[in-house]
Parts: sequence; structure tokens; C-alpha cells
Amino acid sequence: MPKKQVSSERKQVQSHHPSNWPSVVRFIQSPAYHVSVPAAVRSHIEGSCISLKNNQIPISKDAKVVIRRITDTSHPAFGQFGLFAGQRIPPKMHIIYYFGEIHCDDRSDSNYDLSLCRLDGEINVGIDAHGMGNQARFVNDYRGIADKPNSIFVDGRLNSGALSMTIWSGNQEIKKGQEILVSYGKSWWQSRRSGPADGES
Ligand SMILES: C[S@@+](CC[C@H](N)C(=O)[O-])C[C@H]1O[C@@H](n2cnc3c(N)ncnc32)[C@H](O)[C@@H]1O
Repeated sequence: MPKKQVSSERKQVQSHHPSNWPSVVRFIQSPAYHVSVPAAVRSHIEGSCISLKNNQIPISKDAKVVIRRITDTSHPAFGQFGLFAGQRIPPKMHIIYYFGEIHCDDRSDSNYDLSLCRLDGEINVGIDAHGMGNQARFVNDYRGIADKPNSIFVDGRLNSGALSMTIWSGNQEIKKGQEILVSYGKSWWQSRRSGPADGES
């Protein structure tokens, strides 16, 4: 391939990365599947054999969000990154999908792993954004930062039928520049020895 073409393709790939994206993490804009996901589970997640009447998520375009390094020394995630509103986000609005690697193996070491569903009472399906994901992987938990979360994780099926995890604003608007904060849940923190264990849910 001619040199010029290679460099312009590289430029194109890099320009898709949001600003502050870590070079060691793959930026993805749709879910990826790990080999541990059996074909039947994948087809369940993709929605090919499911009635779509219940639990559908009405999705609009992603809100504008920015990844920012936390420079406030009193912030419990000081030195790390967080997810911030790049524009005013109205109440109860879809903010962003949580993309990552969909897997059925154990990822207890990952701090970016969310539970997507549990099938037949024994197969745990997770979304792990440790090695690959989108901006949503930078959302921090509200504990030690605010009195309560201003956003929530919502799981359900999209119009396409796919089972997905998304982040939505809560009952109040999020102002431009405010940090987007969710609750990871008490059990998330309890399963990790360090970190805040208080808070309601
Ligand atoms: C999903 S990541 C969030 C993004 C992370 N701050 C980063 O820069 O990659 C989860 C990790 O963020 C940090 N974190 C998130 N919320 C926190 C909080 N309220 N207090 C302390 N650490 C927090 C913890 O290190 C946790 O393991």
C-alpha cells in the first residue's frame, strides 16, 4: 500500500478516538463478543429469538460527553479520569451506551465489568470495558463526590432487539461541565476491599 494512503488511514482511525482516550484501551462503538459467549447466548443477547414487547429502551442519539482527568485533590478518584457533560443534558435522557466486551467468563479482577444478565440461573453475562470500550467506561460512582448519583445504568432491549446497557440522566438536568455520576451499587464496592462502602444503593 502506498505510504500516503497508510498514513491517512491511521489518521482517520486515531481521529475517531475521543480526546484523553488511553492508548492501551481499544475504542469500540458497538459491542464485542468474547469467545466464552456460546452461540445461543449471543443470539439471545442480539435479540434474534426474543419478543420485543417488554423492556424496550427508546434510544436517541448519544449526548455529548467528555473524558477529563480529575485534578481536584479532594476527589476520591484524583489522578484518574471521569466522564463529564459536554452540553446540558435534560432529565431522563439517554446519555450513552456502555460498550465493552460481552463475556461469560470470570472477570472479578476488572473494575470495568458490569452484569448484563443471568441466563437459566447459571450463565452470567457481563460487559467488561477494561481492555475495550467507549467513553462510558469512565463514569465514576457518586460516593465521596456528590450526595447522590445524577445518572443511572439502564439495561434492556433496543429497538433492534439487542440487549444493552445504557446510561441515562436522573430526574434533574445535568449542567454542561458537571461530572456524570452513577451508583455502581453497594455490592460492587463490597466485593472490593478498598474504596467507599457507604451510600444507599
Ligand atoms: C469504571 S472505572 C471509572 C473510571 C476510572 N476513574 C478511570 O479513570 O478509568 C472504576 C474505577 O474508578 C474509580 N472510582 C470510581 N468512582 C469512585 C469513587 N466514588 N471513589 C473512589 N474511586 C472511584 C475506582 O478506582 C474504580 O475502580
